[in-house]
Amino acid sequence: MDQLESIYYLADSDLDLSFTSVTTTTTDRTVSARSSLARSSLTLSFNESRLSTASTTPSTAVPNVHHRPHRRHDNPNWAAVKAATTLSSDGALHLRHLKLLRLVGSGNLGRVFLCRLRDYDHANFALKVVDRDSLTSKKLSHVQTEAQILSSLDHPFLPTLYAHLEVSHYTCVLMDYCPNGDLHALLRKQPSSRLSVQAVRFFAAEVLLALEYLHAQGIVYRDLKPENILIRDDGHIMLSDFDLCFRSDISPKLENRTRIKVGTTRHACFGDRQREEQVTEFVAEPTTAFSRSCVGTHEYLAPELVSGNGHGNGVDWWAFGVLIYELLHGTTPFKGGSKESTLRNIASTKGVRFHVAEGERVEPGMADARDLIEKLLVKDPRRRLGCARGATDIKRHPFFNGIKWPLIRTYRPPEVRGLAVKRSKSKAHVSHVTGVSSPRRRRCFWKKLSHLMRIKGSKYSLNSNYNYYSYVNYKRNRDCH
Ligand SMILES: Nc1ncnc2c1ncn2[C@@H]1O[C@H](COP(=O)(O)OP(=O)(O)OP(=O)(O)O)[C@@H](O)[C@H]1O
Repeated sequence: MDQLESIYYLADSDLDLSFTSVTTTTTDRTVSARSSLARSSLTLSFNESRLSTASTTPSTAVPNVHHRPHRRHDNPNWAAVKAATTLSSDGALHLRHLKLLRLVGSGNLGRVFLCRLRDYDHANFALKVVDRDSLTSKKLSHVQTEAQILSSLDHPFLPTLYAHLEVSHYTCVLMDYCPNGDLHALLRKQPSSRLSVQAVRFFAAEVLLALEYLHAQGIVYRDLKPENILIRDDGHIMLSDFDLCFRSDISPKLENRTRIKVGTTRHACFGDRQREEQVTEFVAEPTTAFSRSCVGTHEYLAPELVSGNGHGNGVDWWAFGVLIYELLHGTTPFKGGSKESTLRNIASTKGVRFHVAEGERVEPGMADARDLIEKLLVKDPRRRLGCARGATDIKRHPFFNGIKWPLIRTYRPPEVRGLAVKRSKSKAHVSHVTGVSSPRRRRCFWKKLSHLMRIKGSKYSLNSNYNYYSYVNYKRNRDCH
């Protein structure tokens, strides 16, 4: 039986989840098992107090549909799940309700399938299936960590968990499906594997909000890299893979800050006046988080992780700097010829360097991007941007100037080679940088308006030439009468 056949065979047999015939070395175009270029995560030890380790022995189906959180009125997937469970005899979602369509990827822990609900097949889902029997106890604890973290998330840039099923020796989680693959694959489709500053600003801003949310819950992510940033059908991101996270206590604070606003009022003699205003900011950063495990991906490891002396929230802000660097330059800043030399480069860093070729045109915004990277890739976590007050400080960096953070969900994603964006009919998309409509949208607007005006009466035309001719016509007509 060939690979695709075996998937369809699976799709038709509800409870048969024996994937033995599905190989991971497939060459099938539709399966996005991580390319050899993608970097695997590393785990050396786990001696911190991890999330609770409930037993994973249930051999019967334990269907568990999460009614809260993640319930959003505008999420059609929830409506489909609700419809399926309403008709279910026990009011729960079971594997028999799902139709597996194809394998979309496989990782360290399990395989991910594109699937739909049998009777409501307008909504796509991703089903991650983990065969617990094939995992070591360490990997099993990762599966539990991921399931627990997933069940506590409720954010547009993080996965929504629709159901968690324990069937025989399989753990299955049903979540959002991202048809646009991951940022690593997208990056490889770009010329020189680089994205424009505008595109990097958009993706980095969304990742920043996802990390801010995780940190506000005391979750340190520890595996930030383009491979773990999936792209939804609307071009917005979804951070995935929570098996290396660790959780700590947080004490959220409201802090007052004086913000100086320039040019808000104009003074007759002194020109623009500076106005001071008090702003209250919410800061929820797990500054006391502490772990000794060396986990993550080599090129993204922070120096304190490499040294093994213990680390906290700062590892995510370091990795955030590496991410912005890689998206802009197509490679990571400390990459060496081997994993060992990469680790040596990180441990001995005296600051990040940018290689600028002679005569290279520097894109607008690049200087701000480099300044932000330098502030994030600071070896001492106490001096690293973000470590004390989290995303609140990073959002204020000039690289993110102009971003209206609460509106980012409605921003139109950047035009990037290989990114197919499904436009939402109901949502008004605004430009992802300035928050205003794009020139193309503006042109459409004026064209429509102009057309409308032409219908209503020629003398009101918006086009200057047209105005002249309308006036002439109008005069001619009048003179005839
Ligand atoms: N929601 C999703 N939508 C689309 N594709 C997905 C989704 N989740 C995962 N994938 C794909 O499936 C692959 C494996 O998923 P995932 O990384 O979650 O598995 P894993 O076993 O936890 O991997 P890892 O080795 O990173 O721990 C990924 O490469 C990704 O491209």
